[in-house]
Amino acid sequence: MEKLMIAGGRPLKGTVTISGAKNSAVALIPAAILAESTVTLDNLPHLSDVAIYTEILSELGASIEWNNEQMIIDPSAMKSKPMPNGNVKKLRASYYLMGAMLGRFGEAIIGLPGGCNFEPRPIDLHIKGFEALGAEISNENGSLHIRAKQLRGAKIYLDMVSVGATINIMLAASRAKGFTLIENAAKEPEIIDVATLLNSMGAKIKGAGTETIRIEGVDEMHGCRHSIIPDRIQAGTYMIAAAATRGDVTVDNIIPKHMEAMTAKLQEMGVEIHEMDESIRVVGRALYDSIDVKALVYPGFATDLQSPMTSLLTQTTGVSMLTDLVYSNRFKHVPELVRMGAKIKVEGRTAIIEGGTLSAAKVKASDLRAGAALVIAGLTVPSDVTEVTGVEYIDRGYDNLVANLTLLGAEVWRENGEE
Ligand SMILES: CC(=O)N[C@H]1[C@@H](OP(=O)(O)OP(=O)(O)OC[C@H]2O[C@@H](n3ccc(=O)[nH]c3=O)[C@H](O)[C@@H]2O)O[C@H](CO)[C@@H](O)[C@@H]1O
Ligand SMILES: C=C(OP(=O)(O)O)C(=O)O
Repeated sequence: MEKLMIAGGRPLKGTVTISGAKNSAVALIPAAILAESTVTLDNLPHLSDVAIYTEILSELGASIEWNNEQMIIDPSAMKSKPMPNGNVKKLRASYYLMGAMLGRFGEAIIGLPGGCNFEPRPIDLHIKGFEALGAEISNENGSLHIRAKQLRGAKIYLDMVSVGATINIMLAASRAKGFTLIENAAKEPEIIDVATLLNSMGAKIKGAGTETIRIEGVDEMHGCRHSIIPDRIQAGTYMIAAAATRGDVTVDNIIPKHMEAMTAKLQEMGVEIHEMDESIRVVGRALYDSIDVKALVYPGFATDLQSPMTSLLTQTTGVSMLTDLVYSNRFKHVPELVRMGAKIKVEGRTAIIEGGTLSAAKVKASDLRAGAALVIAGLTVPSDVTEVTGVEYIDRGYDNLVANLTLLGAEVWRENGEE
């Protein structure tokens, strides 16, 4: 069982370069299934989710070359094959196989997705979307059988704003006959990234990034080359870590516009922010004001940064309220932070966080962003070592975390511990 060891108390200083976005990569890789020829993805992050997706596509017959930040996917020899278990259960975003396989082969037989299950995460909106496009769906022995002789464009209103459902419907509808309208679509930058790739592959998608997306189905899609957008969640995590350690960090290779909700909240606390074209410099200070934060769909404050933000809010001089309006119970990091001395109560969807100091402890990451929160908490604790287990979750979403933090002056290392 691997552990992350953190001897904190050092202000982070220097520049960190952000990799491509996980939540784009895990949609762009399966999107390549829809092409008849080679898709090249640049700026690909090195993450376990990406490695697992690569294995899944290989199992389905794709040929894949992955060198550094570039992946070349040749999907031409792919075949439809049932995927009830195995790798599809290891990541949440395996649900994108449904839309992509349905679009290319008219069927997908696939187990329900795995990944970070901090609370029940239904996929009913994905299913409703496929049904609206004419698919027939049954659940047989825990696998979804999704089939359509001919997908047909449809008008689809999403009852909730869902990133996954929006992308999954875009994937399938790109190859449907006729016109699809998605209303109440998610507006996250990753949606635009996927639409950009699909359009380069020959799809006809308009309106991605707004709440109304229009898709004219096409009969054929082809290969292309595409560069993945920067990971705004990794970027936000380093911004928070810089502030929490009272450091001075330039977060580079990002799109500052994607970080607006984050920068606004940091400024409200008293963190100094300097925005450049492709980077943001974060300068911490000794005392921070308490603030209230609501995690919302984009362009609101990202729920994926809610857990890391909880750790920063333990560093203020007052009481902060952090409410998650996307997930009702994404607070598995809280008992672990309490173990480190944090004064946090959860009431409904809100964590009430009283500022104070933290102390080192042995803590467990139970999901990806809970892990990031615990690492940040550990970085604030001087003169003792915090041990974080559950490293496999952190590896889902942070490219080169130990190397990056070390470069910024942190004392962080991996250790193999007892089971
Ligand atoms: C791979 C990926 O991109 N993951 C991101 C994606 O997850 P994911 O796409 O799974 O999240 P959604 O945007 O779909 O979820 C938003 C909310 O809608 C609910 N819901 C969603 C679908 C559905 O069919 N039924 C339903 O009730 C969810 O339980 C949640 O409360 O967006 C989330 C919200 O920004 C992020 O936390 C995840 O990092
Ligand atoms: C919840 C997350 O990812 P996923 O949807 O892939 O589990 C995340 O990135 O914080």
